[in-house]
Amino acid sequence: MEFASDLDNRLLFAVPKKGRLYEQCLELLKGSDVHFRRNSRQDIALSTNLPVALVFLPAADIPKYVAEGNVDLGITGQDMVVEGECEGKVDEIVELGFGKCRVCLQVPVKSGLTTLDDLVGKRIVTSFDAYARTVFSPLDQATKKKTTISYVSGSVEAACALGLADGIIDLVESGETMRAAGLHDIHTFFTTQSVLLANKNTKHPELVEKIATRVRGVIAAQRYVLCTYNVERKNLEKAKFITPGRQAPTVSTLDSHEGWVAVSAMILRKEKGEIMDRLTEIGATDIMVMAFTNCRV
Ligand SMILES: Nc1ncnc2c1ncn2[C@@H]1O[C@H](COP(=O)(O)OP(=O)(O)OP(=O)(O)O)[C@@H](O)[C@H]1O
Ligand SMILES: O=P(O)(O)OC[C@H]1O[C@H](OP(=O)(O)OP(=O)(O)O)[C@H](O)[C@@H]1O
Repeated sequence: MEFASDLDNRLLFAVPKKGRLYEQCLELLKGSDVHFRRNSRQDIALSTNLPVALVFLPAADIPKYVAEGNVDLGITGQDMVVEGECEGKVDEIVELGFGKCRVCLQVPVKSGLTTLDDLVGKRIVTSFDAYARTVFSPLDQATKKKTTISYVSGSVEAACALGLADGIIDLVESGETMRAAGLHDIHTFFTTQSVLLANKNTKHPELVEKIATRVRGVIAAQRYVLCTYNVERKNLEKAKFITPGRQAPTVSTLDSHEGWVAVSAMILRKEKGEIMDRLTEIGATDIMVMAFTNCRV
């Protein structure tokens, strides 16, 4: 393949080729200024501005590729790291804040089953079959029962209605899919979100750090906004208390406006309404909030 020689000396960066995480991964790469051109259906794309090649892979396979050093970096869900038995074999360097959900045991509402122990010896259907075995093996041993664990690749919630399962282990975010199937969750095993993974012995540690720093900058930029306002100097201490900034607010004098200062500080995006109300209460004026797409903090 013509790419083979082009890949030499490039950092290989795996991203999900489709599914829930795909669009947000592309946004993150864009925000991090990792530019690339991908021809349709091609699973490898060379970056046009960094010595990086993006490799589009199934989300479930990414932890194994990163652990074994086939790629240097990867983005996938923490649930995939657990299911791929790669915990401790990869470095989870940045939690990305999207793809947040829970891995849960779900049963039909009308089943009368209420605890994890109630499912021991029964039939479980799941995409997390390796993880399910680690949960039920010790319980089976202790009770001398045999829980049947069967793998399906998707639409797991249909298994109980089809008579294939007494319970399922699957992801729950809003709970809509679960409720639509007449199920409820009776046990949360763990929470998950997407994460930037790195191989422990990468040949490109500096480039890994550079990309991780850019990614952290994009995530910080999503959490924070810049708040600027004017306030009377006599109220500056109160203003600083409301907007302390990440380190300290920037305060500058206002030209030909005796007794007033201009203040700018980063504030949490989710608190902006409350903060603007409190600034108004202390007499601040010209309050503005501005989003930014990347930052170094
Ligand atoms: N409802 C959800 N809410 C939040 N994150 C989710 C949700 N469903 C899946 N994820 C996250 O996205 C990852 C990939 O899930 P997805 O269903 O896209 O799998 P896929 O097999 O790659 O794609 P597809 O289902 O299209 O075959 C999961 O491992 C999980 O981390
Ligand atoms: O709690 P909710 O917000 O309803 O989300 C949970 C659903 O999302 C995922 O499936 P997805 O839609 O990706 O399809 P799949 O079943 O084919 O994996 C997951 O497997 C659940 O079915």
